Amino acid sequence: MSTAAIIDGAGFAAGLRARVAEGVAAFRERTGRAPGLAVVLVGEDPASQVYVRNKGRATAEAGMVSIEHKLPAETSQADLLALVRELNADPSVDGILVQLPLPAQINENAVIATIDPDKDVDGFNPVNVGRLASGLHGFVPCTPLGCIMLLKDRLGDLSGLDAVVVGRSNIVGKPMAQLLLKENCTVTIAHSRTRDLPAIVGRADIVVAAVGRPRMIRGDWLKPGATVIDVGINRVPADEPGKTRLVGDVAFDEALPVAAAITPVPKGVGPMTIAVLLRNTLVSACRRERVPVPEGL
Ligand SMILES: Nc1nc2c(c(=O)[nH]1)N[C@@H](CN(C=O)c1ccc(C(=O)N[C@@H](CCC(=O)O)C(=O)O)cc1)CN2
Ligand SMILES: [Mg+2]
Repeated sequence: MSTAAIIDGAGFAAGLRARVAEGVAAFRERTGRAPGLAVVLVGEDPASQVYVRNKGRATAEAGMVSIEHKLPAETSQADLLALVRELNADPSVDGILVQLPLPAQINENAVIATIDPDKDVDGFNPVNVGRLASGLHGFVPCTPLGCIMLLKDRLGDLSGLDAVVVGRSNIVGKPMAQLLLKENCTVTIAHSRTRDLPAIVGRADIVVAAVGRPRMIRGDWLKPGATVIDVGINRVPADEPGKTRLVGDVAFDEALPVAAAITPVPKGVGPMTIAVLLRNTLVSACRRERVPVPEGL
């Protein structure tokens, strides 16, 4: 029985981070300054605290300036919008990221819409959403862009392949579908109301799972030889009492004998998110200073 190749997202991300660091060194040489990334965290969500810490560390390791703003959970929307406007106006800031989710009193859409589209390294601002849909230059959300990089590295040309994206979030599902379309895939977006999901998934050469439900996509749904990108990060009880472990949206063990290749969870798609964030920040700095974006990013 054949077994799927494991797509090494962590390894690919490390390579991308090294290329970004080289690009940053060249940028500093040319402009006399380092690219700056401002990260805003509101509240004390433990997972968000870890992600923000990791982003700050990775930014500094790439030779860029990390500017962290940590605001209390009860911060008002007006105060957060005022900070975003300050960062928009600050010439040393090339990228702005507001960590999601935000506390309930803050309207996420209002915050995202206030970020200068040309500093929106998350690619969530509606201007960048429109640019992606129209095939214009802009910023593309980090997780789906990371998925496309892994797919192209694995499969080369994606033209004509059947791709199914399970999940329709603004952060992953919708931009993922746009990116696959740009690569000339035939794209289906499936979601919680989709009828006969196993049959839809079963015709896909590429399956991107981004539903946030542990092991929802079963091995026997997959077309033999499919390439599976698992974006899910679900914490579930481990065998050992009191312990937890991470699983994806795909039943990994069941997929192994069917798929040609699959991303693991952890160390698959996850590490790509931060690597692409660094890449987008360097791209932003280059565009703002009107210097060429390094090749191979
Ligand atoms: N403003 C944003 N908010 C959020 C984003 C985002 O891209 N922009 N994405 C997620 C969280 N996220 C980064 O912010 C993120 C999630 C997961 C990982 C990652 O490396 N995961 C590891 C496992 C981590 C663990 O042990 O828990 C993996 O999959 O290997 C990085 C970044 C929501 N918010
Ligand atoms: Mg909210």
